[in-house]
Amino acid sequence: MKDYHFSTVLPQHARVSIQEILKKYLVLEEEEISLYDAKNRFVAEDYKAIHTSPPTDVAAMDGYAVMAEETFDAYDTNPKYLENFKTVQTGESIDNFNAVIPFEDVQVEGGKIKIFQSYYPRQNVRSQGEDIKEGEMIIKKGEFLTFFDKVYLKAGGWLNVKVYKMPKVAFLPTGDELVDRIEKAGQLVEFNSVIFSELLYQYGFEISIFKPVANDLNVLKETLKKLLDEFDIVFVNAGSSKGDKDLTSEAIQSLGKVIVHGIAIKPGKPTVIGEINGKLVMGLPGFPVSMFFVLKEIFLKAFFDAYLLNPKEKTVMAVLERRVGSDVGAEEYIRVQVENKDGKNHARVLKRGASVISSLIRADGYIVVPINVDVVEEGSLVKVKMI
Ligand SMILES: Nc1nc2c(c(=O)[nH]1)N[C@H]1C(S)=C(S)[C@@H](COP(=O)(O)OP(=O)(O)OC[C@H]3O[C@@H](n4cnc5c(N)ncnc54)[C@H](O)[C@@H]3O)O[C@H]1N2
Ligand code: MOO
Repeated sequence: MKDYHFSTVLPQHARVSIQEILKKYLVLEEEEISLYDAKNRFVAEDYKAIHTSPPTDVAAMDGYAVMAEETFDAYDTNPKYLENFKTVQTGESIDNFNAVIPFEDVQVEGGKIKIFQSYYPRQNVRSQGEDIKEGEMIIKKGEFLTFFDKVYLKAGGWLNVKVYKMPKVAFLPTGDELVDRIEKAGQLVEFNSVIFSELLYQYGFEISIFKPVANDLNVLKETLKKLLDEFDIVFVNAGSSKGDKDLTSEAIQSLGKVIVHGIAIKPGKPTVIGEINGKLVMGLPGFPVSMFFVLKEIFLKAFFDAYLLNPKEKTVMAVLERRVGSDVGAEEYIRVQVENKDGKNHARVLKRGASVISSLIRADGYIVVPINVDVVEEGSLVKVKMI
């Protein structure tokens, strides 16, 4: 008889199971690419600045480099003539001078400049090393390369960067009802693939999306075998719970081994973690919100920890606008909107249904309610993970 019950494992247990499988076969290769091509990547080395930027004190305006001290007694009613100056363009070295007077503030008279006010030392000057100093750490091995990390790398002398090649992953939706456009009763639109590809693309995974396969054990097994020849990790979507047509764990078990079926998280409980020919195969729940959280909180977290990657995810602290009850026995992910009022962030709790994508679309982030907590009181300060 079919077993309809789950024995769930703790979320950390699930992550460790994923890591144990990955570490046995998946090594992240490195490649050196142009900074301009390094989109959504993690660096594979520490990077320190090769040179100082700017390399010397430079003019911040077109004008005359002068000694500020020589201008101290100049006023509009008491103009002064200077002989000791250097004509400079913005970005040019000011040599041993220490201030720059813009062209428009002076009159040139017979090789001298006539000034009408005083200037303070370093006025209109960009200091040596203001942006970055030689030897300064720009980014550490394993860190996610952001927009401004790349600007710093270029300023610090780097044109190419060594990054990790991310795994080739396949997404296989399952379900007879799934179509791209509804044409008759009983059909539903397949859109989880969009959630999958957008989320994993953010971290540079090589993603392939496949057409939905029918709920047929043999078709599923054959497709899985083929995908495993080509991809590093295969994600089967839906059919992960215990309905009569939920075949994911059966297919994995018949080709390899189911390591975990059921995680103490909400949403996302009916998740499968399996191994076939040494490779990781995951069965993700069909509900879109559940799938999103399993990917984010279980798979990606396990993956980043396994390969010592730091995705630099943003969190904000916020005041919870209303009391939130939660099941003891499941780590729960509560979607919230964050609004700044009177200089304080407020977290407004959104609908919880795992099948409603609107709760994700409207969310700015989510809070994690630990497994042993049954209530988070109104007014509590909570950490919101931004999405
Ligand atoms: N008897 C039980 N039933 C269910 C349980 C349970 O513990 N016992 N768990 C529920 C929970 S929690 C979840 S989550 C879902 C997970 O379901 P499955 O992974 O088995 O997925 P399906 O039943 O095949 O599909 C659920 C739902 O999602 C739609 N879907 C599936 N794939 C896609 C896709 N690629 N794009 C868009 N929508 C998709 C599918 O049409 C279904 O409507 O199970 C509960 N049931
Ligand atoms: O685990 Mo289901 O994902 O709670 O909705």
